[in-house]
Amino acid sequence: MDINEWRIRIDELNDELMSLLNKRATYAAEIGKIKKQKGLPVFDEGREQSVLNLVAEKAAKAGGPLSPESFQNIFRVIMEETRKVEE
Ligand SMILES: C=C(O[C@@H]1C=C(C(=O)O)C=C[C@H]1O)C(=O)O
Repeated sequence: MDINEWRIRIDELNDELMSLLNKRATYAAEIGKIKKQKGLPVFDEGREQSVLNLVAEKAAKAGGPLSPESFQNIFRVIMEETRKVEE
């Protein structure tokens, strides 16, 4: 395959990733409503740490090419942006 064909595949995956991230954010928005009702803060450090631990564990098992650290970096940003949806 040439570069353009690979890029078309990447664009398709980007669409899927965006759709999944929006779905994830929709669930987080529901969690945000419950937190508001209960007077809980949006940011839950313990939960975020456990997401990061789980992600690293699964990434290590998957064996790459993205490293556990890379996945943790990606999920840190995802969670930071997700919190904005909950505000
Ligand atoms: C979605 C939640 O709210 C925040 C966002 C999280 C996430 O995107 O996974 C995790 C913890 C919270 O800081 C949650 O509490 O589960």
